[in-house]
Amino acid sequence: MIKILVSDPISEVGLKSLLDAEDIQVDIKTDLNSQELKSIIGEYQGLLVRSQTKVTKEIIEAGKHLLVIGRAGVGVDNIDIKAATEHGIAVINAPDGNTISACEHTLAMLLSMSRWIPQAHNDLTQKQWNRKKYVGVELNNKVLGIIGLGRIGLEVAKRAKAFNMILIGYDPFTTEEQAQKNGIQLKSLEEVLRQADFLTVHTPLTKETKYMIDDKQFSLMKKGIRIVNCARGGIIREEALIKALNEGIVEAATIDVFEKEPPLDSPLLDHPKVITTPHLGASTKEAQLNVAIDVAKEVYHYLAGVPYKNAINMPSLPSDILNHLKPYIPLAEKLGTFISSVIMGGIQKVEIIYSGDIIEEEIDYLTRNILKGILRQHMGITEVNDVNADVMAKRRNIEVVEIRSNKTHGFTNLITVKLTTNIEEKSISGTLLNGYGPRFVNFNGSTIDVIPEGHLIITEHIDKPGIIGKFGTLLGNAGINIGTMQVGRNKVGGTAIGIFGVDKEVEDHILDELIKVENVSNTYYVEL
Ligand SMILES: NC(=O)C1=CN([C@@H]2O[C@H](COP(=O)(O)OP(=O)(O)OC[C@H]3O[C@@H](n4cnc5c(N)ncnc54)[C@H](O)[C@@H]3O)[C@@H](O)[C@H]2O)C=CC1
Ligand SMILES: O=C(O)C(=O)COP(=O)(O)O
Repeated sequence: MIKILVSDPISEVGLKSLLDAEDIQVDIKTDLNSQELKSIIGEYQGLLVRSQTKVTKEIIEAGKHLLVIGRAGVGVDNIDIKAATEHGIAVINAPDGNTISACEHTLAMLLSMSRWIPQAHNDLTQKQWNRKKYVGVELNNKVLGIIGLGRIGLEVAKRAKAFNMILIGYDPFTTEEQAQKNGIQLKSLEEVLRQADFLTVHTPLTKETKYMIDDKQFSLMKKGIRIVNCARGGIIREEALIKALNEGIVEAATIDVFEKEPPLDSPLLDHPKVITTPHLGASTKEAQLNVAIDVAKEVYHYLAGVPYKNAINMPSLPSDILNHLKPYIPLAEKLGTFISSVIMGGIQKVEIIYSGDIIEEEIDYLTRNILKGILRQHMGITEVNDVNADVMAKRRNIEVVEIRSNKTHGFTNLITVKLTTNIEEKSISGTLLNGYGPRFVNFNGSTIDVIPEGHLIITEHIDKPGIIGKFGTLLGNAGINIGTMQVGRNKVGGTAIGIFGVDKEVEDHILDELIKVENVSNTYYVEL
């Protein structure tokens, strides 16, 4: 009997397919604290959540029998995907079912904010008839800036058009043509910030989007801008928002999502110009039914070994082919992650050369994993999975070339990924050493031998005496221990690379210090 735990409130009608399945037992326990969850999760093969349950590494490690985590909704920032992947647990979401509800909530927030409706209502409940205090503004002819033109952003655009708003947007992963088709002028982030009368954000929370609206961005905005966040807390830095409200840059803000939830000690809750809701974007009967049906179906399919489509982190191939390919999959994704982390510019072409015994395999599937690694660096993990990675690359006009070659360079199998951007071209090669796992063996023509895991600092520098020593001193002073080190060069005194495996996360300011060392041209940090 398969046991599934539902730890957040999810529509039971929507879960019917799981509840009715004879071989599945579903336990619904929606008031567990993290300790209680940790103590019982070991009994379950499946866990179904919304945004409330924090599925941390600790919970995942305690889930000794977990096979799948289902997220009845879009955002998976409450789930430690890396830990789930390491433990072979599929994370599956339901990204389509709550789009309209989140979009309508955004519109509700926009309208409430433009006319101060909650504030006026509150005054009236106190028997105060304040007609002069609450003079609003029209949406008509105002510029709406939309950051993130995905499912929700585009639905918001459609409805805002009906209010005769002028639509501008920023999304580095969409095309001008696609934006125009939806009546949106695609602009740079800075242009959107400078021109918007109203601003709404609809991106996932990723390394790139965390605090993408901070003090500097507020300083670019038109005085009197009105702001909505129904996406994720942390895209807008709350402290900076409060400051901008107090300085009069921001006239009003409506916030559904918070950096910490519940945000009971947040000053946003008491600010007279802020309207808040407790993460209600997806809280409609329709959305909850939709996401529950979708996630139940997907999780059931996953457990039954039949095809499913919304896996965030796991392959969806028949098990016999999958077993064959399994050892190559982490290598493929890591090659993609690595190369896209150490290159500058917009990606134009990905060339993948397979050689050795690997050419007999379903390389198309490995290509998708390489593309997934590349694209996830830019688009966030909810957007790209191994099922859709090639479609996403095509959509972004990235040319993908697969080559089967008989040049093995002495390895039994070898995968080389060459990435071309509008600025430069770089390559990385990796192999699977029988019994020893993946290795990176060549970077930009220099031979290396790197175990692709953990925290890696990569440097590009001139091959001169003393540079490596300076790196060591700088890292040592920052309390960062170097565990492994590889240096390579094209010729004596020529261009050289360094790959340092370090024992902890490296902050940006350390990379800034390293690049100041004489004869160093670039530094990068990758977590694999
Ligand atoms: N408040 C709530 O209850 C709900 C919140 N959400 C949240 O709304 C957000 C959007 O959801 P969807 O539209 O379904 O996702 P989506 O994946 O369809 O769209 C996200 C868009 O953001 C873009 N993007 C990624 N990085 C970016 C960057 N650095 N700058 C600008 N754009 C970037 C992507 O290209 C994509 O077009 C997610 O954070 C999701 O978790 C979703 C549903 C309900
Ligand atoms: O789907 C999402 O990303 C949401 O934010 C909805 O969250 P919820 O399921 O209402 O906790």
